[in-house]
Amino acid sequence: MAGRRVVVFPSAAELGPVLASLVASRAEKAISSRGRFTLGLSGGSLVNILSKELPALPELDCSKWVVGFCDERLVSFDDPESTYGLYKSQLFSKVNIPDNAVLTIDSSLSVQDCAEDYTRKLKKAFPDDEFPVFDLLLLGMGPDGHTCSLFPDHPLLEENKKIVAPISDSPKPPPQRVTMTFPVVNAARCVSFVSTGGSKAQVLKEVLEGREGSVYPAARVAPTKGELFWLLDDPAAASLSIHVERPGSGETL
Ligand SMILES: O=C(O)[C@H](O)[C@@H](O)[C@H](O)[C@H](O)COP(=O)(O)O
Repeated sequence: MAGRRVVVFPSAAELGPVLASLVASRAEKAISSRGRFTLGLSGGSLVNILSKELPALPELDCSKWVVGFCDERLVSFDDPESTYGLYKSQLFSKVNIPDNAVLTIDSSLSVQDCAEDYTRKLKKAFPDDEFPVFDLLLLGMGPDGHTCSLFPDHPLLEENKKIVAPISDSPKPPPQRVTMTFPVVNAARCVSFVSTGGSKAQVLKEVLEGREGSVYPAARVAPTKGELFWLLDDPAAASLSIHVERPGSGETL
């Protein structure tokens, strides 16, 4: 791992623009070295932050982006629970990401078939990689320490062969989902968590300061060769005693 950076902002409002500039800088780097930028998105508060901040960036060009989902709920795209549906109406409609560059699930399939279909889509998009190597994965963490749809004590935490796995007993509704597995998450060139709000403070202390072998799925995110960021606000970071960075305004990561 290239080293973990825990970066704390006074509030989510200050975090947003820095997250957007992180996306833009990793996109520029990826496009200049490999001709495209591969980004994995998660749901939760990231949808609103990215939908507000990315279109506000001057000269944002998404024409060479390929976007996938770290996890997705198996519901139709017009269901308010659909992560793709939310991004489509709030973000993709405002930027120039080509429609065919967004890798969506086929929500008409059974959860097993949906995971296999999404695996095929990722393999096609990353033909040279045993596990797809995304330039950037953006993750959230639930109050139970889950990330993607990888939940505490779930057998999927040990999945090391599949790229995408089905889950039909998600403790957080809706129960049927597909999720990237840890080998994909930890193969990424850069992973950034975004976690805000006081309800995350205790679990963040366990995840970031706890012993190795933590039961929290988020603690298992450790890119083998890539960068790892934890972008937090003050309420979420309130219980931490480790060293954290506090960037000045206009500073980039
Ligand atoms: O699929 C889901 O149920 C959500 O996407 C969920 O996994 C979310 O990412 C985390 O709970 C973090 O949520 P916040 O970003 O709102 O803290």
